[in-house]
Amino acid sequence: MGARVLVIGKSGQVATALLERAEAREIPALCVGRPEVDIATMDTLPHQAAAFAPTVVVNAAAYTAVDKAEDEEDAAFAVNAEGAGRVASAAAKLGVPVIHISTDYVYDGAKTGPYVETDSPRPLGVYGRAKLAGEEAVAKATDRHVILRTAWVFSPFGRNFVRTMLTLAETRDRLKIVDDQRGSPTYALDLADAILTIAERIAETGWQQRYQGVFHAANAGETTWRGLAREAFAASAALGGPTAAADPIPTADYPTPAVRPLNSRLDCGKLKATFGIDLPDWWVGVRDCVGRIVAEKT
Ligand SMILES: NC(=O)C1=CN([C@@H]2O[C@H](COP(=O)(O)OP(=O)(O)OC[C@H]3O[C@@H](n4cnc5c(N)ncnc54)[C@H](OP(=O)(O)O)[C@@H]3O)[C@@H](O)[C@H]2O)C=CC1
Ligand SMILES: Cc1cn([C@H]2C[C@H](O)[C@@H](COP(=O)(O)OP(=O)(O)O[C@H]3O[C@@H](C)C(=O)[C@@H](O)[C@H]3O)O2)c(=O)[nH]c1=O
Repeated sequence: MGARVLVIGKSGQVATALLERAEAREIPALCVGRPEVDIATMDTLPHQAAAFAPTVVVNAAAYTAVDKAEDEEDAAFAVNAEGAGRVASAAAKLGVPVIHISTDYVYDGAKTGPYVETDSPRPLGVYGRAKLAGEEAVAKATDRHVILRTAWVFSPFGRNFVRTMLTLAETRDRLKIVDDQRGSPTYALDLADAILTIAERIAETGWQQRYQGVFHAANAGETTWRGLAREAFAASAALGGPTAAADPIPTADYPTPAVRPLNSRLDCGKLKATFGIDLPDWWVGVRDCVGRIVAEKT
């Protein structure tokens, strides 16, 4: 039997990317989300979701406003912790596994090298704490869970750092960008492909014990926020789109309500070993993403 993917989280970057890639790969996919399905309050998924007969549920819904979460702890936990648990329980009731998306912000950034899944999480802010609680709620709700920790997601859709940079460059010649936080930028379309490949694998082989647990899923390579901005500006300039100089600053010169990890690079070896998935280099995704954004603007 082929994969049939039920996506929770309608207009978000990852949900939008999943629908686009599922259509391209001819994998049946159905997306549900607000206002019909609010994971902070729902008891069960709507009849439409069960009628679709999914082989897997992907939870791409989350409270993602990292700074705002510092003032809205209850709201962040209602979605990212309890909501994640509700989605996993709903998947279990449908008798299918759940693929849940989590974050690099579960780590404190104190490690010198890239993080592996066995490293201890220690989130620095409310968003990361809520996401970590969500991972725990998912694991408690069903054994049949794949938790994908991804990072620094960008896409042509919604709110993300690359789009913010290109928008700011329309009115500014120079921007100050932090250059001492290192991470693994991830193109939502590449992440979507990885998720769909996992869904197909589960459909082909049936659920296997080794699929259970936490996996890192990010594009290959690493950079800083400034490095990401510079790549986006270079790609945009080459296409005649908005561009700006990116001046390096330390985190201390860009104070934010939430503390972010200085290092959240993710080693994705376990994903490769278990599912045979290797995400491409992050800058390849930046070029595709910027191409699409510039084409939209012109
Ligand atoms: N963005 C990033 O850089 C990263 C994201 N992640 C994780 O990846 C996943 C996808 O993130 P991304 O697509 O970027 O996020 P977005 O912010 O683009 O989208 C989040 C989606 O969640 C939906 N949502 C929020 N609250 C609820 C709710 N109570 N009930 C139902 N839906 C809700 C939003 O709906 P609405 O449109 O109605 O607001 C929106 O569609 C999340 O789990 C996130 O934590 C991990 C690492 C990095
Ligand atoms: C706009 C801007 C930001 N920055 C810095 C602030 C911050 O340290 C860094 C990133 O800022 P943002 O607020 O755009 O990104 P942020 O919301 O922290 O992104 C995070 O989102 C959540 C959902 C995740 O799970 C993480 O993986 C990560 O992608 O860039 C600058 O230095 N200059 C600027 O002009």
